[in-house]
Amino acid sequence: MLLGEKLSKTYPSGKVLDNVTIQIAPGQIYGLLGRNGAGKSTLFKILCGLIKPDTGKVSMHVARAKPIGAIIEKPGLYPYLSAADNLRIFAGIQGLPKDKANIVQHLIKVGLPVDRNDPVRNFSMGMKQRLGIAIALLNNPEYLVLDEPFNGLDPIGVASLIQLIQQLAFTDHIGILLSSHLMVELTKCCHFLYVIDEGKMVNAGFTNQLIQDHIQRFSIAADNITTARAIRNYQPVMGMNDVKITCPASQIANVLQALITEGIRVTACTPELTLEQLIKQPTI
Ligand SMILES: Nc1ncnc2c1ncn2[C@@H]1O[C@H](COP(=O)(O)OP(=O)(O)OP(=O)(O)O)[C@@H](O)[C@H]1O
Repeated sequence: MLLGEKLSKTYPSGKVLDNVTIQIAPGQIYGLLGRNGAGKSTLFKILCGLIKPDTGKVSMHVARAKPIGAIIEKPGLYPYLSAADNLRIFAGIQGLPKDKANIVQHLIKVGLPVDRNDPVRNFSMGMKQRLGIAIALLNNPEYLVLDEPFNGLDPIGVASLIQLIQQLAFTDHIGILLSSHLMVELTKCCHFLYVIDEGKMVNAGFTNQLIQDHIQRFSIAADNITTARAIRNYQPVMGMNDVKITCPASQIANVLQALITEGIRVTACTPELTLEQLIKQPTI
C-alpha cells in the first residue's frame, strides 16, 4: 500500500494542500480529479518524494526494488534522441541493463514501434506519453503515478492509453494513480476516485458508487425518442441525436423499461456526471 497521510503544504502564495489523505493498493487504478490549480501535481510530487510536505507523511509497503515510477506534469524526454536512446539513457542513470533486448522489451510493452530511429520530437503526443510510461516502468516499479496522461490525446489515443494502463495494473499488478480534470476518461478506467478542490479532498469513493450517488442526468439515444411518453416527467432536453433527462440513478432502469414497453429501441444510455457535481456535493 502507498499511503499519504494528512498531507499539508503551504507556498508563499497560500495553502496548496490541506490535510489530504490518499492510499493506493497494488494492481488497482485510482483517479485524482481536480480543476486547474487544485493541488494535484503538488500531491504527486510529495508522494514521489520530490518535495516535502509541511505536515503529514508518506509511507509504503514495497516488495520491488523500485517503489514508484512517475510522469509529473509531462514526460521528460530528450527530444533530439530516438525512443531507444531515451530509454538507454534513463536505464543507464538507474544502473540497469542497456542491451537491445531490454530496450525493445520496454518499447513493445507500451506499444511503441521498435524500428523508429528518428528523434522523439517527431512523435505524436500519445507516443510521447507511451515513451514516458516506458521510462517510468524501467526497473519494474510497484506504483505508477501519471499526471494528466490524457492531455492532448484524441479519443482513439485516450482509449488505447486506457487499455495500456489497465494492462499494467491487471497483468503486472502495478498500483496506478492518474490525475485529470477530465471526468469521463477517469471514470472509464479507475475503480476508485479521489476529488480534490482548493487543496482539500472533497470526495472519495468507488467509481460506480460515486456515479450512483451523484448522477442526475442521463443521455439516451434512440430512433424515435422525441415522441416517447416515458421521459416526459424527466425534464427532457432534445439534442441532435439524443435526449438528456434529469433522473436519479435509482430510477433509470424503470425509465428504460418503460421506453422498451413503448416500443422505443434504445441504442445508448450514458450517465452524465460532471466534476462540478462531485465538488459541490462532498461526501467526506
Ligand atoms: N513551487 C511553487 N511555488 C509556489 N506556488 C506553487 C508552486 N507549485 C505550485 N504552486 C501553486 O500551488 C497551486 C496548486 O498547483 P498544482 O500544480 O499542484 O495544481 P494542479 O491541480 O496540478 O493544477 P493543473 O491541473 O493546472 O496542473 C497553484 O496555485 C500553484 O500556483
